[in-house]
Amino acid sequence: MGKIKFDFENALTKSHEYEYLKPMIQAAHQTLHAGNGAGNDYIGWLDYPTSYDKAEFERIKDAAQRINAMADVLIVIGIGGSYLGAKTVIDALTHSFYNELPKEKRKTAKIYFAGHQISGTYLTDLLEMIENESVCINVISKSGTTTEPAIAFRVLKKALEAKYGKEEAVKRIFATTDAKNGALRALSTANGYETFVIPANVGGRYSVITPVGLLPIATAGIDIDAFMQGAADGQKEFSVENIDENPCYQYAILRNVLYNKGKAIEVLVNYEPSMAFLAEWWMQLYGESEGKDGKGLFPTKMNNTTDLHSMGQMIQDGPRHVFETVVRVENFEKDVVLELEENDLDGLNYLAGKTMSYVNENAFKGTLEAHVDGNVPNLVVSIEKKDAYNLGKLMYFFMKACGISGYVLGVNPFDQPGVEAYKKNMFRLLGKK
Ligand SMILES: O=P(O)(O)OC[C@H]1O[C@](O)(CO)[C@@H](O)[C@@H]1O
Repeated sequence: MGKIKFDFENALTKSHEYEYLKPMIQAAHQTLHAGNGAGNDYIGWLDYPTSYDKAEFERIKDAAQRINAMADVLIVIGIGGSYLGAKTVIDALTHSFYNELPKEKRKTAKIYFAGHQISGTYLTDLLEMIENESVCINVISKSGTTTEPAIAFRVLKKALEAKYGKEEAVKRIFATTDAKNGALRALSTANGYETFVIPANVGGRYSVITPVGLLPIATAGIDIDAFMQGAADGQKEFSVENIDENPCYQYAILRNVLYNKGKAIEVLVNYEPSMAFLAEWWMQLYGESEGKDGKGLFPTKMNNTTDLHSMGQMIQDGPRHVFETVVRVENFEKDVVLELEENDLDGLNYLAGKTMSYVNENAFKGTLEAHVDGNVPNLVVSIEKKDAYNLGKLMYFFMKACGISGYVLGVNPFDQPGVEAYKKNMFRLLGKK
């Protein structure tokens, strides 16, 4: 199964700084669990891993099977929390070249994403890609009114209807939206689409554990029982009030200690390409939750060792307003052993017999040491291995820490009023009534 480990030995803080913030974390815990804090009508995610609708969960598995029987491609339409979590888990747990694999090896449908931007080029190319494919759509929008997915759905629905006829297209469209409200709910009722519910009390960035994440993840052949079990164990483990036994609360403390000491930027660092998208999901989670009232750590990412060759210089020697949180995977199922070569012209024989994970692990250790020497605090979050269980737990870890951290910061971690500003201007410019 596996516990999440949190190591803050290299946080470059003093123990009293950690101790001084403990009462605030305890207060945030009480507030979140009592449900009497800011944004308390959006904390449905907190016990969702155990309280979720079991019948709907079975229907998700059944729908995933039907999609895979009907289609070679599932197009997931959504933006922000309505796609980032699903893509994170699918990228992390499927083959690195999943969509390119031949069907016999892949077994489950290719997953393409749409509606996460407003590019006519992307949508034209996607339409070309699916010309000769059998297709299903999972359109996901909590509000049902978000422009990006609404445009993509209008275009792709028309393409599906042209290909299969209206009646057959209905069977191939699955909508995930609010139980009662919004244009997508109305459209689904009018057209007879099968629907799944995003609970009203769960915001987009906390929704990966709901049908929003679960249907695409299950369609990609990933074990959603294990994923939910990981989240459920996280729900229990990260509710432990003794902070010294709760890695999630320790992470929430440390990022606040560092913020209070003048750090402005938190970099989520990753050493495994299939885990790169976790940072995109994490950036929305923390960016939308904490970036308000002129406050909040600016969340960004580095995917190493790739980015050590672009941003490494900046981290090592640039302004000291940064700290890093490394997400570390301890064990890998797949690996490559480097072999001995007779002439050793590339000078790599010193690594003969070693695995690439071993080299990568030492790149991580060497980088951590260098950055800490350069005065960049480093926090490390480790999972035992990359599987559905550990991903469910890790994502719950970050969600819980975010709610707690936001309360300690003194913001409402569950709203995102600032996102409306660009929308208002765009609608005015577009002449929307
Ligand atoms: O699921 P919806 O309602 O389309 O929203 C998508 C995303 O847009 C936002 O509301 C921001 O506009 C995010 O919080 C959300 O995850």
